[in-house]
Amino acid sequence: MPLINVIPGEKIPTAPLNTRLPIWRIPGWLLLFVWLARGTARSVVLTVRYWWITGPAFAGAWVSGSYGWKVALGVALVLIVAGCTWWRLHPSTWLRFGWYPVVGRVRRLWVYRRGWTAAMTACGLVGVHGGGRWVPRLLTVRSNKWGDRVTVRLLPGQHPDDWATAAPRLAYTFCLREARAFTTDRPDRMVLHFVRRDPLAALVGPLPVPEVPDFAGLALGVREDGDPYRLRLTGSHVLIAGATNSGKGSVVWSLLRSMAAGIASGVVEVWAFDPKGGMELAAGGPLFARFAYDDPDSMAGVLEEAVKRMKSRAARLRGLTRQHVPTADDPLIVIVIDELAALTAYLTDRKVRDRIKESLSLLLSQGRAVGIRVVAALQDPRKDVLPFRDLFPTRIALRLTEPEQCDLVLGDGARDRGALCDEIPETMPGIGYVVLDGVREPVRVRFSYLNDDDIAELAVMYPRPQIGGDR
Ligand SMILES: Nc1ncnc2c1ncn2[C@@H]1O[C@H](COP(=O)(O)OP(=O)(O)OP(=O)(O)O)[C@@H](O)[C@H]1O
Repeated sequence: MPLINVIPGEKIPTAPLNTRLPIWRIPGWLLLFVWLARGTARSVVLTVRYWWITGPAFAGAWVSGSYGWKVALGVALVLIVAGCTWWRLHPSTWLRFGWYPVVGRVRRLWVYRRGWTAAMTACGLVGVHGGGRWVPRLLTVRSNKWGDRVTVRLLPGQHPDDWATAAPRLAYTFCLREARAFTTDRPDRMVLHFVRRDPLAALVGPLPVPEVPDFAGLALGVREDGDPYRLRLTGSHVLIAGATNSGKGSVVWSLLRSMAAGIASGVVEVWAFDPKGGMELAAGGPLFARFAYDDPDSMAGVLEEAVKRMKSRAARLRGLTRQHVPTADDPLIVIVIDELAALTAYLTDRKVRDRIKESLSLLLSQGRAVGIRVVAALQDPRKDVLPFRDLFPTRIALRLTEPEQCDLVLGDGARDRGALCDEIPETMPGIGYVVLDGVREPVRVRFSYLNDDDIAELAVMYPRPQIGGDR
């Protein structure tokens, strides 16, 4: 094993048989000995590496040899019946600890390991060093209902972007339609998510309403790996960008639903602005402490009221705490704006527009510490439409019309890292990309969908408390 110039990969043999003439004459018995030693070592390595095949095979052979084939068959049947019972009684643990580990191992061997060198070569992920060619090492394959997570070790000189670019081609190489590359907490490893079945293909219905909303993780939908998507509202404003009919409404309603118990208990106060005449949000009227939808002048007035409240709260909390904690007496104020550009860009009355812009800038820049959050939806994310886009720490990009808009919403390079918002089909509303804390690559998400009946039910079951007034 070399101690210098170590390449953490597998060397591709130059030829299956070495046909060069040897410089020294090697006696036949020595050659035979070397081949035998190599063969034995390789067999031991393979036996240990594929213990999940060799173990049961040896055990079966031993039982059959010692007690006869009928006993071996009986033991196999008992094991099968035990597996089926486990599956029937507790399917989730059976799938997690019994079935998917086997699927992962079989797919590692049969799908990925078999075609690995060819796939790496064809997709340009092979490294060259000292006249030899090296392929990245395939470490583990973990499978679940939706796909495979393949962990690989990077070769020297490789960058995560190389894998992000190659991922779509790798997917087709392994006979799948979609793959995305994600960095891990170790800089020398990447995880490739190969999608076998899209968990986002089916509509996600309304999610359960938590009794106490967890502002650090409000469940709004499902992620591409099948886990729930949780939005962190603590200390963050949220921007939702998407073309018309992309499902911006479903993000807003999913968020309202996840906070509904807080609205009913008075811990959350929602101020809703619907500049499109109240069409989108009117059904949730009983949930809102303020609902402005008619003329821009009154909306500017309500925003100024929010600024006043923010300033008085800041004066009250100054020196006492650095972060507001919502209570029924001092609630979290969530300002929901459907179509932000209607307030900031498309308004013809310049005076009102300037008042609105000023209030919004103040709320966005100073509201987070004192428990005021802005959640705004936007159709056109171009720079001139939204001057204060950078004041929204959390951004959600649904279907967008142009590739450049993905970077405008999620940040530079987001599209190269996999946020293909412009490729989301129109037939899949409610799907978008988000950037999760500590994850470099944007993650695909489908938000839950509330139909008109669900919204009406929500408004009836979780109305805001009737006591109140400015606090
Ligand atoms: N999460 C979702 N899952 C499935 N279907 C959805 C989802 N969200 C929205 N839809 C469908 O897409 C349609 C448009 O959704 P929505 O009104 O929320 O889009 P929008 O982006 O707010 O549009 P606009 O900008 O015109 O207001 C809805 O009528 C609904 O049929």
